Amino acid sequence: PEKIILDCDPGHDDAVAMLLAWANPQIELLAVTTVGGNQTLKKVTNNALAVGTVMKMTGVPFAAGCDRPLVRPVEVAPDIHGDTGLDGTELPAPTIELDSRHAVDLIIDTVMAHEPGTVTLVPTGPLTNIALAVRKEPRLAERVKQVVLMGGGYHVGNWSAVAEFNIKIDPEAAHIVFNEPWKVVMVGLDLTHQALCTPEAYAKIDAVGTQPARFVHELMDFFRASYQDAQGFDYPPVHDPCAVAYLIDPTIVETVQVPIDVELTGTLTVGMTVADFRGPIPEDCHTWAATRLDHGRFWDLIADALERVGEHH
Ligand SMILES: Nc1ccc([C@@H]2N[C@H](CO)[C@@H](O)[C@H]2O)cc1
Ligand SMILES: [Ca+2]
Repeated sequence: PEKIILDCDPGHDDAVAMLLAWANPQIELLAVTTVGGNQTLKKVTNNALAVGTVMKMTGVPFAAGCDRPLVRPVEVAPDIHGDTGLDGTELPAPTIELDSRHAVDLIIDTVMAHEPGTVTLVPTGPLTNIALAVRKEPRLAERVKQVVLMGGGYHVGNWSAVAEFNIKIDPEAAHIVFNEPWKVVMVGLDLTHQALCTPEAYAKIDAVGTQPARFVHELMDFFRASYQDAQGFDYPPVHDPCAVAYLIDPTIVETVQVPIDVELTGTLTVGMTVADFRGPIPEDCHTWAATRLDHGRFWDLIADALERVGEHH
């Protein structure tokens, strides 16, 4: 199985990414770390612990990380995720205790404790923790197997005309992550806007018929209303689990190799992930972009994960 660290900012779609990473047998979830993003660090951390409780995520260390971007001010997304960052459902009091370490140290310790080239980083929020980890321990750049991140996009933005939230909140961190020599797979909006929670998807979730399935249904209902009001989508794109789905089965999330870099200075374009499709692909190109999603098989994975979690006791 793929050994991963999930760095997240739950967030409705982050919660589904946690479920998929925990329950799918192809994935060994080594750690969950949190970063300020969709909501403040305190809120997203409590949300992560609550989701871990619902999904009975035992034996996995959780650590909180950076509460603000490297350079720019904090900016959260209450229009989409609500005031708590996970509005729309009852959250249980967490029964999981936070690890005493900072997320950056848990990431470094976990990667350095495993064989080189065996641990994959899966960031689904702003890249602040990942950037600081590779600055504090530069050996991560050659020791990490790959970075598979939800963020960016090559023709789509959602926090500006051309920039995606996770990148735009901390573009300096993203610039660091995209420019280290490790393999980066960008699962951006071009891909994740295909991962709509349609009536077919709802039907697969509802067929599981358990309390965790109802929990996900409620999350999707809130996420859907937010996306209708804030972005005019009929159904919400469930971004973050697409990064995990790529690791489970790369035929569900297809990718192309393409040079990508992050704009830091443009008045209209700061935070844009610029993909250069002009070709030919340079020899040293270490970046890939996700292009096509198999919608049916993606939602089968989510339903399968819910089946494996079973009933919440
Ligand atoms: N409008 C909006 C803002 C932020 C997000 C979060 N950021 C990424 C998508 O931009 C996902 O990780 C999701 O959690 C989703 C929608
Ligand atoms: Ca997220």
